[in-house]
Parts: sequence; structure tokens; C-alpha cells
Amino acid sequence: MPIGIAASFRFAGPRKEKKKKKLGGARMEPPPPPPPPPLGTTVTQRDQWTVEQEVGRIYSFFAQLPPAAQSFALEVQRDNHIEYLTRGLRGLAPSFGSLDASRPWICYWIIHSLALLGEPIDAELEESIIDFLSRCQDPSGGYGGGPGQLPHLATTYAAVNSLITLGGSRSLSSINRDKVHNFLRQMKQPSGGFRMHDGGEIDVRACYTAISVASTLNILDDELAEKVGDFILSCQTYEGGIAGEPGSEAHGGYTFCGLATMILINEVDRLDLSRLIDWVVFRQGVECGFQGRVNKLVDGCYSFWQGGACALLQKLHPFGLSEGGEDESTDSIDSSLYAASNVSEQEEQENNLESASPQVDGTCQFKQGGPQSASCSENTGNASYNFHERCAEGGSLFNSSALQQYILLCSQLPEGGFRDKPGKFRDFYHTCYCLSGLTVCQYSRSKHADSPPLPWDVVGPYSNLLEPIHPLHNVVLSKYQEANEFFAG
Ligand SMILES: CC(C)=CCC/C(C)=C/CC/C(C)=C/COP(=O)(O)OP(=O)(O)O
Ligand SMILES: [Zn+2]
Repeated sequence: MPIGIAASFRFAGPRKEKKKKKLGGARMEPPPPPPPPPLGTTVTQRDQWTVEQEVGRIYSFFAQLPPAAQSFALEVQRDNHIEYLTRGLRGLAPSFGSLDASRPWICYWIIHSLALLGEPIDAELEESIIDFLSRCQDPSGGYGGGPGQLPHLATTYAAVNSLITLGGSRSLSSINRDKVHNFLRQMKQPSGGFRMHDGGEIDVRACYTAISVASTLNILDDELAEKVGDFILSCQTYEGGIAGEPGSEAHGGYTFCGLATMILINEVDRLDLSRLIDWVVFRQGVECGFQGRVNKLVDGCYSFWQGGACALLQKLHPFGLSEGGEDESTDSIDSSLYAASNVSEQEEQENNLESASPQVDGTCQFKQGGPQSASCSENTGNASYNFHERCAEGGSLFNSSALQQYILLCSQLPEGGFRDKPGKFRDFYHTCYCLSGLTVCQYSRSKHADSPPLPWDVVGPYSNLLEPIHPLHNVVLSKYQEANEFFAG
């Protein structure tokens, strides 16, 4: 059992009577158990109510802690995360001979999480991962879930992102770009969409993984991009968000995928962006985290899918302040919960004012240029590189400090790893997307992609700062830049 204040934030299972601890001069009282849900509520309402109670208890417990204990609770427990992730990566190696079909994903979630934490990977382990992923490459192109398995767009995206994150010429040159291009063409459908695999589903995920991979490998051409925009457009629902396929419900995962794809193919203005913004910002709730869709529960992984979508939208249009001088996006957040953050209201307002002031100098426009090969489409150009160079001109579309608070206090496990919500177990998927959401938050007010955030943009100690990512691909920025140079020729 881990010792530490943040350990007291875990609410999995029934609470045992423990010895009271003295910390920073304050007596640690365990919060009382939640009262039963009100009678006459539906299952959905009861679940929502229970989560609100649990999260509320965490925040009020946090609020009564002495300052030293609060600082500790808001700290990214780097060493423990690194240990959890490294153990996971080492444990994965023996399974390189098994039939499990999600290993490229597990590689990506762990390698990317370690990269966000700035932790290098042991050279021998790196070699074995490159070899394993090479063996997942199908002779006719694309990556399967394991050696000899059917190539699949999701595992192709995971493998390519993993290899880009490892970086270096051995890793990058292990990707057979011509064959990947061949696989992407095979998955392309006359409707404009893509199939996940031969005979598989046609959906927004497939469009994103195909276009993201094509973009990072610099093989995105007009043929691949043709009518993709028509397909994504047909998935934007009356709610404003984007569904997986036409006629389905809008969901954060697909909204990120659809929006990122439209940016990568230079067609984002075809979406109804104001309805999209409305939908996404209202997915951040009183718990301070995001839900994936209307009437569903908060979940740490949406810190990236929804928070990332907000970060992309912020770069598209300048968003100002409401008449009252307050950041509009914070309106829906319960101020008593928000007060638990270490950011003072004054700092918030000063920062909002600063980041919302109109940017008129020419340096904040799309930069043309950046490495690009002759094979690159004229329409898409190097949209991904250019997008990253673009400035965020307006204020934050979401409450970044509140989201950091949810990630650190409710999703983070002090012994390492992140989870969906209190009461759930940690896993590599949630660790990857909570950390990805955290970096998005930390840099969400930075005007330039490469400039370090101001101290008050980082909740907790400044040492919590993670590596910045390229938000369209979710790979660490420096690794994206290295790959962009490497594949330019
Ligand atoms: C790149 C790539 C492959 C992206 C995948 C994007 C993604 C996360 C899609 C979400 C899929 C989905 C409908 C989950 C709902 O699960 P649920 O019903 O358990 O969760 P919910 O209650 O939160 O909606
Ligand atoms: Zn989740």
C-alpha cells in the first residue's frame, strides 16, 4: 500500500479504518462515506450522482489540506509513473511472440507516455521494439496487431507513432512508406472514407488514422484526401460534435479524429465550427473533467480527445472574452471546485486578458514552408507542419486549470499510472491519454507552439511540465519535427 497524501484520494472499494496520520501539522481525517443516492433516480442519474459525490469529496478533502500537502497532491508522480510504464514495457517484450492483437497500441501508449515525461528508453529494449514492429509490417504494407496478422489502420497508426516517438534513423527507416501508401490506397473507399482493415468498418477513426499516418510519413496525396471531407461532414451531427459514422451519436473520440482530419486535409472550414465549439466546451462538467458524450460520465481519457479538440479549435479562430471580461469557457464550472486549484482568480483573469488580446503582428499567421516532398499534395501541402507553427490567438476555450485538477487529483494514482475516474483501475490507455491531456492543458495558453508555458498555466509545481506534443498526431513535438525532416526528402 503506497504511503502518501494523494493515496488517500483513492476511493476504490470500501474504506478501511486506518490510523490517523499527522501531516504538515494537520490531522488527516478520512472523508465520510457518501450518502445513498436520492430515491427515484434512474441508473444514469445515480451513476452521475455517485461520481459527483466521489469527486466532490476528493476536492473538499484537498481544500482542507495544509499547503504542503496540497502541493504534494498536485505533483505529477514522475518516478512512479516511469516505474509503472517501464515495467509494462519490459513485461510486453515476452508477449512479442503471442497472438494478442493490441501490442502496437500498448507500445504506443507506453512509449508516448514515457516521452511525455522526458524519460529515455533503454537501448536494448528500443531495439527489440523496432524489431517487433518491423515483424508486424505486412509484406503488402501496413501494420497488424502482431507478426502475420491482418494489417489494420489502428495498429498502423499506433506502430508509426511509436516508431516516430522512438526516433533515430534505424526506427524511422524501418517504416516502408511505399507499402504503407499502398495499404492506405487499398483501404480507401469510393465514398471518400477508409476501411479499418480489409472488409472492416468504414468510420471517422479510419479516416483519421489513415490521414494522420499519411501526413507524418509525407505520403499524403490528392488521391488519399479525395472526398474524405465529404465523409467527415456527413458525420457531424445536429448536436455539433462528430459521430463515428453517419447517423450515429456525436462522441469526443470521433470528434477529435474528424476535426484533426479536416485540418490535415485543409478543409476544416467546411465544418460547422461554431456548433462544434458549443458541443465540445459543454462536455466539461462540474467534476472539472470531460465526458465523451451527452449524459455520460466524466473520464480522464477525454482530457485528450475533448481537451485536444478544444486546443485545435483555439488555433483556428481567435476567441475573445465576454463583455464581463471573463473567460466564457469557465462559466459552466462550479467555482467552489475551481477554487481548489493553485491558480488565483486574479492570475487567471490577467492571463485571460493577455492571451485574449488580438494578435496583429504578421508572425502569428500560417507560416508557409517547412520540409515537404514533391509527393505531397498541392491542396494539403504540409498542413500539419504549418498548423503547428500557427499561433493560438484567443483565450482558452476550456477550463485548463480545472481539467489539470481533475487529472492530477482524480485520475492520477500516486503509486504510478492514471485511471478513468475514482473507483477504476489504472491502465496504459488512460495513462497515455491523461498525460496527453495534461500537456495539452499546460501549453493551451502558449501563443507559440514552442514557447514554455507561464508558471500559472501549470497546475502544481512547475516541474509538472511535460513535453509539448503536436496536437494533430499526439506525438511529442521534437519527435514529430525529427520525422518531418527525415521524411522530407
Ligand atoms: C485514433 C483512434 C483509434 C481513436 C479512437 C477514438 C475514440 C476514443 C473513440 C471512442 C469510441 C467510443 C464510442 C467509445 C464509447 O465508449 P463507452 O460507451 O464505454 O464510453 P462513454 O460512456 O464515455 O461514451
Ligand atoms: Zn476512458
